[in-house]
Amino acid sequence: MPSPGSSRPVLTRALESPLVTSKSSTGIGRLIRDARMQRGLTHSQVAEALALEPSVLRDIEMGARSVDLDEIARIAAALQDPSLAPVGRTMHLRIKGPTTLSGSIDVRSSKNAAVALLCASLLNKGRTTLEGIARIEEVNRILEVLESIGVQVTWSADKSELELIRPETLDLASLDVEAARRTRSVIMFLGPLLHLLPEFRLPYAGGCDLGTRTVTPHLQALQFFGLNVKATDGWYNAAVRETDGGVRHITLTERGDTVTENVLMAAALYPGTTVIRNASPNYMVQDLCFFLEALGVTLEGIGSTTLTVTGAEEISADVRVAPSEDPIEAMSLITAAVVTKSELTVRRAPIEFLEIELAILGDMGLQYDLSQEYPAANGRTRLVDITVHPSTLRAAQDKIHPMPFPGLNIDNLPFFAVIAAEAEGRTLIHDWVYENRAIHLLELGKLGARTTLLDPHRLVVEGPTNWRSQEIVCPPALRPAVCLLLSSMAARGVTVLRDVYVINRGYEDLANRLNRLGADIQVFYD
Ligand SMILES: CC(=O)N[C@H]1[C@@H](OP(=O)(O)OP(=O)(O)OC[C@H]2O[C@@H](n3ccc(=O)[nH]c3=O)[C@H](O)[C@@H]2O)O[C@H](CO)[C@@H](O)[C@@H]1O
Ligand SMILES: C=C(OP(=O)(O)O)C(=O)O
Repeated sequence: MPSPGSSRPVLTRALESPLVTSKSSTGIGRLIRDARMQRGLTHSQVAEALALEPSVLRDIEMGARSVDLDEIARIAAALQDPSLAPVGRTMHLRIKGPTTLSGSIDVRSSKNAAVALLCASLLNKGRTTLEGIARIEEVNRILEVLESIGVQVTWSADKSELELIRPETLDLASLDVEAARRTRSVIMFLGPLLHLLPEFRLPYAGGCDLGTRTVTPHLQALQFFGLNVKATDGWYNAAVRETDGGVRHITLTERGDTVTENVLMAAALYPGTTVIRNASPNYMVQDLCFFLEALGVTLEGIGSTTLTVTGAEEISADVRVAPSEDPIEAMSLITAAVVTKSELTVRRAPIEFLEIELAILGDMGLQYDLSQEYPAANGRTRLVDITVHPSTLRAAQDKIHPMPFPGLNIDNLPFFAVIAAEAEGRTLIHDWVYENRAIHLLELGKLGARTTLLDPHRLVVEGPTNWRSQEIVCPPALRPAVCLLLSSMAARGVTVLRDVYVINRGYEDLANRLNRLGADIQVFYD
């Protein structure tokens, strides 16, 4: 796997030479100060972690003292901020267990809505402001791609807002191919670009290594908008022909999230009506619908499997939207509480997208309370605080399997392997969707879980588990990697989890946030 810092922004560029100039020292110092302040840490707290005098850290922040690459790596580790890490260094975690967590934690906004909104910002000639976007590697990669084609990208000083302004003409020839290949989301450029360019090419989509992931439904559906794609040598070569107006009826061959988003984006700049059947009503699709509404697109059926879209010839609006909280992060944090047998409140959980998960957990014996519902910043998504109590769990009676929304979310399925490992008895987990994700979960065996793979899609987990520490390299799949991190908090001893780029792809500052709840996780680079 490539190193996490391969497309590292400002600091890396400033540090191309270990002989840091006084000018770049000032820039580096400012980045360190910003990262420290964003984490709410004092000079003394960070200096203590680095075994430095606070005055030395102050000098570094003011640019009065230069730092070399090793020192930068230590500071990045102390601040647990991967964006500070020098290029070529790989981030790892050292987790000391067993841990009991306590307190409460807010769920951050979702990776999957963030990437959809970033791609959709290409539709808008005006200024798009996104509030509360998670600072994760997947977002960084899409931003690198957008910047490379000419989009003006500006974070506010505290990183709570992100502003995007598209140029009149996009420079696809300069597209950052390396960044694009590291995400699945770049496929969602097809929908907006087909209105902006008569011909273009995009590199094959990446993302988690979960076995073959089809893009055929995207290509079939976008043909209705005149898009014709030939895939050769790692590239989608797209040509767009004129199409007749009128009402378009598109039935998706799969109820996929990103395919629904692609068709929505294509329909948004089509000045007629498009009816999408078998659309995904999942959380990221709903966030995209709210964004399109803010852009002036008319939508009916949000949250259902039939979406009717009336698009516009041109979109030019100054808009400000906030994507909602991530149900998958909420499920990850519930799992953290379960595996460490802790009492924990997971605040700002989008309940509509967790109901089945909670019903299954309730059947397994999990004790939890829900607060009153309250609205997310978008005014639409319903949030609750979930307090999880230490509970004695039993295996689920029936197999646990995902379904397109409204079913158990496929990205939440891996967490049930960890929870099943805590429960008394045998649980069958059936991942019919992905070819490889269940295989990656076998890594839990290294931490002591008793897992048996019946075939690539069916995993039996037998609990309860006496978790033990281990040195493990992250599998190339986000959720299984996070499952290892969460389980290692319950393991006696020190677990080393190597190369956690894949976790940083979807979770902001996870180690630090778990530490605030009582975990003992250190970041280090080599
Ligand atoms: C950026 C983003 O938003 N990524 C999410 C999105 O990926 P994405 O939308 O790319 O998901 P895929 O298109 O890969 O679909 C997932 C898998 O489900 C299969 N499938 C899907 C629907 C269906 O009705 N029948 C069917 O067989 C597909 O063939 C594929 O193998 O949705 C996935 C499934 O929720 C999530 O894991 C990803 O986190
Ligand atoms: C599979 C996932 O993401 P992606 O579609 O970005 O690979 C995920 O979020 O678990």
